[in-house]
Amino acid sequence: MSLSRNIVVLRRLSYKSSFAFGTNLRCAAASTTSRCGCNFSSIGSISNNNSNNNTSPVIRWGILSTGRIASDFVKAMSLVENAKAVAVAARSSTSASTFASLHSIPTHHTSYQELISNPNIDIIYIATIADHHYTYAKASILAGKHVLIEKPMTLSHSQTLELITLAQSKHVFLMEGMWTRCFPALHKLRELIASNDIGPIVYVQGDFGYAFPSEYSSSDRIWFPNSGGITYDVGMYIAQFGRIAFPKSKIKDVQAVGTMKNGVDYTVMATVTYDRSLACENSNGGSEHNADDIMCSNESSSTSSEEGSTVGMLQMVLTGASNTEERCVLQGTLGRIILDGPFHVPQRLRVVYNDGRRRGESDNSSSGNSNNSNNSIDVSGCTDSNNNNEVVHDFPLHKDPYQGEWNNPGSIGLVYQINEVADALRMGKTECDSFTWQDSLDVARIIDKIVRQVRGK
Ligand SMILES: NC(=O)C1=CN([C@@H]2O[C@H](COP(=O)(O)OP(=O)(O)OC[C@H]3O[C@@H](n4cnc5c(N)ncnc54)[C@H](OP(=O)(O)O)[C@@H]3O)[C@@H](O)[C@H]2O)C=CC1
Ligand SMILES: O=C1OC[C@@H](O)[C@H](O)[C@H]1O
Repeated sequence: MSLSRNIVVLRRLSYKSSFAFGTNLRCAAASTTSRCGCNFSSIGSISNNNSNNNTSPVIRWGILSTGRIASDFVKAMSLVENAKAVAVAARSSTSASTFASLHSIPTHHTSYQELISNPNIDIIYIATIADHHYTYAKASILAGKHVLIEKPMTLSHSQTLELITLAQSKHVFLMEGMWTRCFPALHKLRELIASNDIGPIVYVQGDFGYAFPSEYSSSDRIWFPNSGGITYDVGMYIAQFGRIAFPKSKIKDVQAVGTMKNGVDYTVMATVTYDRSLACENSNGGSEHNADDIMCSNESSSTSSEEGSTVGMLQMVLTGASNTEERCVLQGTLGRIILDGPFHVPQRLRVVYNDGRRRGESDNSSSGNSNNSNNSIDVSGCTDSNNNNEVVHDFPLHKDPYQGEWNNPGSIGLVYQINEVADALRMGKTECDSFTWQDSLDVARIIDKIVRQVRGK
């Protein structure tokens, strides 16, 4: 089957038909095939186990580790057409075999390296604690495997840059698991910003807090000295909005303050300043990434009033002390877009216009079907009777056969990411359009600065 034929078939078969996600197909396909701009260098071929029966090739996944998110990930994968977990590895044979039988995975390995060397795998999903992301991603890339790494990609900008450079030289796909970016609501957000719907963005403000366990446990990754703490856990979910709001800008400055608990950062307030007068040439799938690609200056700088229109600001509040609303606001000169909580599993965008120009107007440009509660397409246009300046875009999550069984609420949304990775691989891309290498580098730069400032190292 030719590659172009495969892509057409893929558009029709985004999800397993048994769940009858009729209208989802359109949304998933649209959101994954129309946002190119990625690196089209050719990559290793994907297995085509079904070349004779008119379906897309199966993407063969290797699952590296058996923790909580790995379990959610393979459950979500079970709902995706033509993606299959074919092998899993854990540090112990009991964990590997238990996970394999629980999720009907045919092969299990008792070392990560054995999985990486398995020739029957196309892509490795690295879901260990973040301390080991760099090591096993590097080994996987060197073995010629495509790689999806859970967030954070690594624990430093320099390690992230190293992996990206290596993936580029080996022509393999590499992505950080910023799954939020693959949700239909986030595609709509980017569409609204690109069309200047609310004018140039002035600032982004978001909070992400959830109560860490009250008792310290040395085996809970949240307290691990190197990779624990609130910033490495959820800081990227807000930081990633920077390149959505200010896509061609460079980070000018990062200022953070915070408190510590049990040796890790606990409550953090950070402000990122973007210089919007400097276009970042490498901003989308660029071929060159270097050490000072993002920050135009390492110096802290105050912002004078003359800079008002060329500066963008991103403000984030993170805490492990309490559950917060987890809301994000992008304020433009003509209005604002609000992502209601929990924004890392985005299902609703509210657009509030300053001048009422959309009063009562229904914006169904994404052709929603408001009668289908199982879909994830835009059922927008329901204006709030108390606020006629507001347009609501709803993207309900799919009907969920695993309701209540997820380790992390909302993990059903991993299907969007799994589908986008599959699309990228089949199209021969080395980056995912929705979260590019430059996106990861930008986020890593911000996280580096926050962690250093708050932890004082
Ligand atoms: N996308 C998302 O929504 C989420 C992403 N994450 C990310 O996924 C990653 C894993 O998180 P999560 O699944 O919650 O973590 P868990 O603690 O549940 O699992 C971590 C896994 O890491 C492996 N590991 C390797 N070395 C060690 C070690 N020295 N100590 C402990 N574990 C080790 C273990 O694999 P084994 O024993 O099986 O070999 C373990 O199963 C993190 O990077 C996190 O940020 C987490 C939650 C949600
Ligand atoms: O990625 C994540 O999202 C949800 C959080 O609760 C979790 O701790 C984090 O790792």
